[in-house]
Amino acid sequence: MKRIGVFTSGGDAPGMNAAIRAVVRQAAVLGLEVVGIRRGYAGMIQGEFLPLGPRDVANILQRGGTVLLTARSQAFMTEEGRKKAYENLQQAGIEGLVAIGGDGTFRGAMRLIEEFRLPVVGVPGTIDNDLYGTDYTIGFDTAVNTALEAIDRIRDTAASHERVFLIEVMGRNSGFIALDVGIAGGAEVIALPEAPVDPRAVAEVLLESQRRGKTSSIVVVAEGAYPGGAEGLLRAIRSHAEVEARVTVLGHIQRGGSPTAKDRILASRLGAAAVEALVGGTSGVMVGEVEGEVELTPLKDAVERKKDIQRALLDLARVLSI
Ligand SMILES: Nc1ncnc2c1ncn2[C@@H]1O[C@H](COP(=O)(O)OP(=O)(O)O)[C@@H](O)[C@H]1O
Ligand SMILES: O=P(O)(O)OC[C@H]1O[C@](O)(COP(=O)(O)O)[C@@H](O)[C@@H]1O
Ligand SMILES: [Mg+2]
Repeated sequence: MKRIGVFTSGGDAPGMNAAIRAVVRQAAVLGLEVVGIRRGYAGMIQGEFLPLGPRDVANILQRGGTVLLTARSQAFMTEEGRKKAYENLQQAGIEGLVAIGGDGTFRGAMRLIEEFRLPVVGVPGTIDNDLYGTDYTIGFDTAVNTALEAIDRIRDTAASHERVFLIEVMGRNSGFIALDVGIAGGAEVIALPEAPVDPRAVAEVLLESQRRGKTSSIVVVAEGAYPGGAEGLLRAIRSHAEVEARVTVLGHIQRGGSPTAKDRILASRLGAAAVEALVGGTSGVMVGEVEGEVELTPLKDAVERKKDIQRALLDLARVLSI
């Protein structure tokens, strides 16, 4: 293998740049050329390629977002789109790919492998942490810390006004962010897609907390935990009890910002490991970190197998919010 491509795709995540840098520099050490593909699969179809050498990835380690840009591509979902993408890759002499993204990105990668026998190795880049085969995905730690900082600020005003706040964090299908910020932020209630709450029970918890002398409460809601998110949940709670409450949707601030040390280290390690795997003749796997060690997991398992949340943490949150 002489030349490989690297791209980022799906939702951006802090640490993606650190992964790109690691791919480019590890490849250079191994004597490989790297081509950066802009805008994920969309750019693959459009032929948006640029050569990347070690100096081209200077000063990006600490930056959020992705310098290669990212996209969601409908065209790549079609056979015709993927054929065009493959032809462009062939023309550019790209013999293997490092795909940095989430479950959707890996489903696309599996298609390239099946349909064109093109080697691809995946790097888990998503704030959602919803991939099997790695304890953490790149971007998760930063997103959790960003959300936590916001929750601490909200706690100040909630306590001063003796109010309930429902805070919506990202995660349409996944509650990892909500669970971690809920524990670290001392939430009274945590609502996850994996463990939906009953609005009547939440109303009861809030009233009971008041009876025990609490003047403010925080309810952390993953966006996919209840129809209509935190707003929807508050409406439902209000049909059972009168509560003085406000809603804050943290939204895309959780996806931006400079990656934490943890995310930079994870991204650096996994970016380099992906190149080593690809050069070693491995394809169709995701590189992940499990209990401190780099592990390879088939892409199929990474997207299809479910990494469950630690349910014991939900019980802990209940105990500690007494
Ligand atoms: N089943 C699939 N077949 C082909 N391409 C796919 C498939 N699923 C997703 N993709 C491609 O991957 C892109 C990124 O997926 P998406 O789910 O948006 O983000 P993420 O990778 O962060 O989960 C999609 O826009 C699409 O182009
Ligand atoms: O930016 P968009 O298109 O509104 O998507 C929001 C979704 O993207 C995420 O931030 C990240 O998800 P992916 O990494 O799978 O793309 C989710 O938490 C959120 O539900
Ligand atoms: Mg996804």
